[in-house]
Amino acid sequence: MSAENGRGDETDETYDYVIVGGGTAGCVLADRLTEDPSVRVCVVEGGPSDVGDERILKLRNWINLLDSEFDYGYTTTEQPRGNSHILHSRARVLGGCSSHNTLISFLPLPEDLDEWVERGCAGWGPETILPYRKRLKNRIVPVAEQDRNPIARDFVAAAHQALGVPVVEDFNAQPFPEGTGFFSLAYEPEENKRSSASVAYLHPVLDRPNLTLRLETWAYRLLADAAGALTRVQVREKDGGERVLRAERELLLCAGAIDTPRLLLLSGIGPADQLRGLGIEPLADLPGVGENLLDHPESVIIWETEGPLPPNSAMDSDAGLFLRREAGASRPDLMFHFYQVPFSVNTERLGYPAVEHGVCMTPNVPRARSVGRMWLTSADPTVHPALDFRYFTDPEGHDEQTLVDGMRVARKVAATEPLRSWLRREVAPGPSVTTDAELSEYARRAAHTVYHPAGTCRMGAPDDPLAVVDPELRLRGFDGVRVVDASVFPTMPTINPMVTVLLAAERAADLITGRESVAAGRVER
Ligand SMILES: Cc1cc2nc3c(=O)[nH]c(=O)nc-3n(C[C@H](O)[C@H](O)[C@H](O)COP(=O)(O)OP(=O)(O)OC[C@H]3O[C@@H](n4cnc5c(N)ncnc54)[C@H](O)[C@@H]3O)c2cc1C
Repeated sequence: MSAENGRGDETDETYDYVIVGGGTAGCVLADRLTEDPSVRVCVVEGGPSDVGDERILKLRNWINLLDSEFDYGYTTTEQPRGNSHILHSRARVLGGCSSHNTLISFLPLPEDLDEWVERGCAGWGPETILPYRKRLKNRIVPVAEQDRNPIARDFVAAAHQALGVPVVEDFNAQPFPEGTGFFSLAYEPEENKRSSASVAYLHPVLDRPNLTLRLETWAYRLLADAAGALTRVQVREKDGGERVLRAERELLLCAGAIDTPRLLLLSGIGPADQLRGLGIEPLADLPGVGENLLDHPESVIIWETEGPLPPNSAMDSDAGLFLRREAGASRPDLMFHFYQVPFSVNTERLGYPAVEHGVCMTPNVPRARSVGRMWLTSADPTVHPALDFRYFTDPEGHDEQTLVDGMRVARKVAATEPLRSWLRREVAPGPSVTTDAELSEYARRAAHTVYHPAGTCRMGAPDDPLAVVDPELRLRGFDGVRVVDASVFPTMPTINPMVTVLLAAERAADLITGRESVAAGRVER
């Protein structure tokens, strides 16, 4: 790695590619593009390095990273039908959210990708995208035997018994309509070490002379040249110093589903009237920037256990459940994480007691129909954008009903052996909350995010007025700028999305370099 190999005049350093955001997608691109030693790549990353930092590298420490110095800590606007107090954690560290998250790793389901093609994203079908799993450098394995806590095993057994869903040994072996089991994680079980995008892709290549990392450096504006091409990015370093970096080939925006649209808006790319209202001169009227804010909302049901639990685990939420409520459906429409700790941040705020020893289930909405938006409230680049997820506002009531059903399913599993004998009492919402209306009220007030915002620079066909990038991820109306991160998702995949981001970045690397796609074989359905 070099900090000296930029070329140019006093203010400009020039590279072939400048990657904004050394996160999940950015690390993949940084590695793939620097495989060619003649290509100079600069990564601008707002956070510090993760190298040698056990706080980041120990997977089980993830929960202590929430609301820490490694978290940008976004908030939401008031959610009249949901929880207005959710902290939307986004990682501020090399590797991005893959250095901060629980590393649960699911391939997207084929139908999730079919849906993208139906939305005008030619070239993103399962036959093209799923074969990229062969390229992934992360070590992805089912939770190791030594990490399988007895109570999590009994949750799986009880879910199987109560609901008749199969026990799945490896959720990535084949697409599944439903099932319960231990998750697959991107980790090294021997040391409980992350196999994040940073560890898997960047750590082995940090000494490449054609790779420059600019850490703790914040990109806040893209600049057009005299011909109107966006070739430069203005950045602020930790000590307050300013710098302009220039890309001779492409600028690659990988700042994530909140910060990529934020950067575009600050640069005058977005809904023109909105930008003018803030005193930002519009460069391009792209009404879709910041729209289509997607997420997986969840709720929580907590039990006190009969005393302390055995301590072993990979990251305290190692098992779960996927359920289809509609017989014969090809995809699940209800998902659970099972936590062997009581995740009580939202319930304590509502006045429910804290318990010393407990567990919880967090039913979530895999394909939520409520869609939100984000926007700037100020032209000042240090001011956080407004995020309005519009949780539980879909007119059919699908999202709310999914959580109500989820609460009931959770109780059914909890009442089934071998889980039942572990549990002393339900503490939140408690057994007196039983009607649909009561369950809905509680589930929405105690709701949380699974931390999966996506969709705010969605990919789409030329006739999609809200598409921000085309199916080759090129920013609409500009040459030489692509967006590569979770913001390009046109719809939310059913599963936890990190692997979808990794696959998208691998695909993007091929689109950028012109290398042939990995898709030689056919996808199993
Ligand atoms: C707590 C938590 C748990 C999660 N658990 C899971 C899970 O178990 N499984 C799963 O599949 N998904 C999980 N997710 C979601 C998943 O991690 C993300 O969807 C995915 O990693 C997003 O990747 P990305 O490349 O879009 O963005 P990120 O990985 O967030 O990368 C963005 C990067 O850009 C940097 N950046 C942002 N703005 C700027 C700027 N202006 N200048 C310079 N740098 C900038 C950031 O510091 C960051 O490094 C979780 C997320 C969180 C927060």
